Order: sequence, then C-alpha cells, then structure tokens
Amino acid sequence: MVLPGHHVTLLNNIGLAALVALGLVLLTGIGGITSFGQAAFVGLGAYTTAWLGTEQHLPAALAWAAGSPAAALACGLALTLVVASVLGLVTLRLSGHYLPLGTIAWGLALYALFGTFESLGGHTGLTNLPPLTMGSWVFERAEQLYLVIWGTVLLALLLSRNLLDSRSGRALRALHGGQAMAASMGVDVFRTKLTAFLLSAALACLSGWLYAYTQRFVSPAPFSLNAGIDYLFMVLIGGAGHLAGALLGAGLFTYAKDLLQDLLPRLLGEVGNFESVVFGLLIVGLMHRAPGGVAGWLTTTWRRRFGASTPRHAAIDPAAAASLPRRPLPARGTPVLEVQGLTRRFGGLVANRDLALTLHAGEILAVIGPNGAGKSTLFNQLSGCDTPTQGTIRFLGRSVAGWGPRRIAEAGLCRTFQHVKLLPTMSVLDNVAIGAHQRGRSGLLRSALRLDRADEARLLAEAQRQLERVGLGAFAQAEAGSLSLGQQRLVEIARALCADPSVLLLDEPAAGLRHLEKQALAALLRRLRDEGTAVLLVEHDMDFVMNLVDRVMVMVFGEKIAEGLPAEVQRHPDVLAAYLGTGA
Ligand SMILES: Nc1ncnc2c1ncn2[C@@H]1O[C@H](COP(=O)(O)OP(=O)(O)OP(=O)(O)O)[C@@H](O)[C@H]1O
Repeated sequence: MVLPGHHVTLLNNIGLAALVALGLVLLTGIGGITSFGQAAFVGLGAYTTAWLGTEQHLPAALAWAAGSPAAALACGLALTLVVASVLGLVTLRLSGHYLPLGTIAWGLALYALFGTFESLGGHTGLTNLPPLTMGSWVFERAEQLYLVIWGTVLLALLLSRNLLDSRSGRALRALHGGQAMAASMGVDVFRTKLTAFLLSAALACLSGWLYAYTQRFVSPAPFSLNAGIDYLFMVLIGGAGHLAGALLGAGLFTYAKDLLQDLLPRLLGEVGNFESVVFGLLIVGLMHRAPGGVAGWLTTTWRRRFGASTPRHAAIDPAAAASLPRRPLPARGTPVLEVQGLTRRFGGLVANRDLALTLHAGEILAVIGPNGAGKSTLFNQLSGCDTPTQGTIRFLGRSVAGWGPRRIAEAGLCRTFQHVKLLPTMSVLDNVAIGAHQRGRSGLLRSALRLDRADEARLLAEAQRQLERVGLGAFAQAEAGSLSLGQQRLVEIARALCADPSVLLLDEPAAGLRHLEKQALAALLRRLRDEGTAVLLVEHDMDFVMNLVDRVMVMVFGEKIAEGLPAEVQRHPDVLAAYLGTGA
C-alpha cells in the first residue's frame, strides 16, 4: 500500500532468504553445525514445485499432486526430508572441518543434479509455473505474495522461538557446550543434530516452494554453492546466535547486494560482480569488530547502556509446580559402582593401570593424586565419555563398560567437569534445566506449539530447587558466564543433581570456591550422602577432602597406591613419599 513495487519485490526476497537464514541460525548459530549446502534444499523445494506445476505427463502415482500448491509443498518437504535424512546420517557423524566440507560436497552434487535432468529443463530450467492459489485466492502479484511470504516468516520465527524456549531447545543449545557435556546430561546428541538439520532443510524447502511461485520459473543458478555461502554470510552478518539475526542478516545482505549491484558498476564505469569483493571485505571487518553479528552487537550495546535485559523467565517458585518423580535410591551400604582391572592406554602411555574400586550408596569417596595421575581418565571411563582398554565397570550390578554417556546418565550416574562446561550466554536456570532433560517428555512439536508448558514448568521448578540447594537460587536469571568460576562449579553440581542421580561424580568441585562456599558445598555433599547418594570426587584441596569424605583412594602414574580412611591414607608411607613428596 505504501511502498513502490521494486521495494515490495526486495522485501519478498528478504523474506525468502530469512526463512533459509532462520534454519541456519538454528543449525549453525545455536547447534554449532556449519552447513554450506542449504541452497540445495531451497532448490529441492523449488524444483519439486515447478515440476509438479508444469509437467504434462506426471507419473500416475503423482497425478493427485498436479497443479496443487499444497501437494507440491507436501511432496517438496517429503523429498527434502528424505534427502536430508540420508545426507545427515552420512555427514553429521563427521566432526571438525570434515563436516562443513561434507556439506560442500552434497551442495555441489545436488546443484549438478538440477542442471543434469532433462525433465527439469537442464540449465534453462522450468518456466510458466501457474500462480500460487489457496482455495479461490490467487497470489500472483508481488504485493499479494508479500503477505504469504511474511506470514510464513513470522510463523516460522514464532515456532522457532517457542522451540528454543523448551526442553528440545535446551538440548539443541547444549550441543554448543560440547558433545560430551550434552550426552552426559542425557541428550541424544546425534538425534538432536539430525533434528536441527532436518528443521533447517525443511525451512529452506519452504523458501524454495515460495520462491518458485514468486519467480514462476526455476533454473539451477540460485541453488548453487555460492548461494549456500551467501546464506551463511547473512547469518554471520545478522548474528548466528540470535533468531533476529536471520531477519537482520537477510535484510542487510539482500538490500546491500541490490544497492551495490546498482551502484558499483556506475561508480566504476564497468560491469562485474564488484559487490562480492565489497562483501568479502565487509565480512572480514565485521568478524573483527562484531563477531556476534549485528544482533550480537545490538544486544551488547543495549546492555552496556541500559543494563541487563529483562529475565527470560518470571521468578520461579519451585513449590508452584508439581515435583518430578524421583528414582528410588539403593539402600545405604549397597555397592553401586564396582570397578575391576580397569586399564586405559593412550598409545604407549598407560593412564590407568589395573584399577579397582568400590563405591557404596551413602558414601563419599575421594580420588586424589598429583597432576597427570589419571583421575580424569578414570572419571571419563566411569561416565561413559571414554571406553576402557580393559577391565569391568559395574553400575548397580550391570556391566556398563562401553555404554555411552547418555545411557549411563539415564541409569543414574551424573557428573561435573574439571573444565566447567556451561553455556555462558544462557541463563543459569536454563543451564541447570539441561540436567533434567531425561526427566521431561515434551518433544519438538509439542514445544513449537507451546503444548509443553506443564512439563516445562516442572523442569524449571526442579532446576530452581537444585539451584537453591547449592545456594545460588538468587542467580537463576543471571547469564551463566557472568558468575565467578566457583559459582559456575556449583551451577554444574546443580545441573548434575537435576538428573536425580544415585551416583554423583564431581571433578574438582571445590576449585575456585571461597572458604564459605566450600563449607556450604561440604554441607550439601554430607546431606546428599545422608540421603543415600553415592559421591565420587576428584579434588586437590586436601583440607576439604580430609574433613569431608569417608574414604580416600590415592593414584600416582595411573596406579592406585593407597586406599582407606582419610587419617590412614594421610599416614601411608607411599602416599607421603609419592604424593606429598616426603619420605616416611
Ligand atoms: N585423550 C588422551 N590422549 C592421550 N593422552 C591422554 C589423553 N587423556 C589423558 N591423557 C594422558 O593421561 C595421563 C593422565 O591424565 P589425566 O587427565 O587423567 O590426569 P589427572 O590426574 O586428571 O590430572 P589433573 O589433576 O592435572 O587433571 C596424562 O599423562 C595425560 O597426558
């Protein structure tokens, strides 16, 4: 009603790009999986739509879909999800830079396919697509399509926002904290990665469906690897960690490209892709000045000027929501963790040699030893983050050696990490709620449609309860990264407690804590012991250990050299010689 036609077309292009960028924010910014191949999924949506809309001799099995935009969308989504599932199953198992390289490979392959098939019009493409219709409505002109495109963008944004503010969203964010952490909190890492991948592919396909009706013809060029890189640029410019970054990035990139394509040839007096050069320089500059993109920069600037933003959750009253069911703890004194002959070799280095230990319900056992003694290696094997070379680990009577961290967490063994693994920009409450992942039920769809509120209230109430237990209830709404290191360690303990463990593995829980905080932590661990939880901890603070624990195991060079009551161990000649560096 108010803008000239060219601007409406531009806004439509921005909306189409924003849908793809939104998928990339979920996949790359939130989930940490870089994909260069999203344009290929846009192509799948666009080509399916164009083919079903123009092909005169459709196979009998697809006759029902001829000329129907809804059927074209359903077929496009089905095809995209099948292709993305296959690609995801192959590429998402790759790690490091192999994963983005994998996405380049299939991005190139799909692009080549579009130009190869004769029935898809080769490099000329498919033309004369009928307009988009919905019942008796026809969306033909840019102003009409504008409503459909931006209605879809806003709906996708709303559903994505709901999703991130849920159990499934926390699982997705947890991927950024490291896969070992996510899996140790009970998150199915591969499934979560695949879900994010499928979601982003579906959003790209949706954009392709709308693109086909906007252009009324399709050819391979807009779905090339270059386009895939452009989408990534948009997300980097807008801010990969923010949903609004998709809108900002798509808007700034598309508008600037339009402007520069017009302006630069006139300024330079020559025709060429000069805008690509300018974009390259702009991106490098932006990455230096504002690595969080425009949305990140705006958030930081806002905070600097006006203080912290409004908390994402209203203050949570743990008593207001029903408690989550708790697992029955084994009777005090029952052996819960039994380790025999545990050996872990890294090439020629034996980090753990023939270790044996038994941990009982309602007991605190400390593993101490100088740096490099093999304590973390032991923890990693017990929690499923690493696999023993030899030996047995029995948890509650079942052999768990070789189980993954998720399965072990599900069985009731939860851990914290020597190097704190929290999501610094996420609230303390949300970080802690990741620990309760397996105690929630709501999946993706329920979360996106906001049908998960009762489940979510129970999870957040549990997170608040555990935070209060470690003395950090007042910090629930703070960003985890704003807390001191000692407090962050306590947040990790609260997160582990959220999983309702029967065995708690704490890797250096007192490191960085002040005296009063250590006393409070010791009191908490005594309470847990009295309730029947078994606690195994690695700690260097000898005062803390000796005044708290029931038994101590001492390791040196991967081997156990002593085990017993704290007073006995302190007098043990081998410990004095090897660990404390003094002779007996
Ligand atoms: N993934 C790995 N690959 C090769 N060597 C490893 C690996 N992990 C640990 N090690 C080696 O195993 C030995 C034991 O390391 P570990 O981290 O378990 O010791 P630690 O007792 O926890 O030490 P600290 O108190 O410093 O954390 C060290 O020599 C270490 O370099």
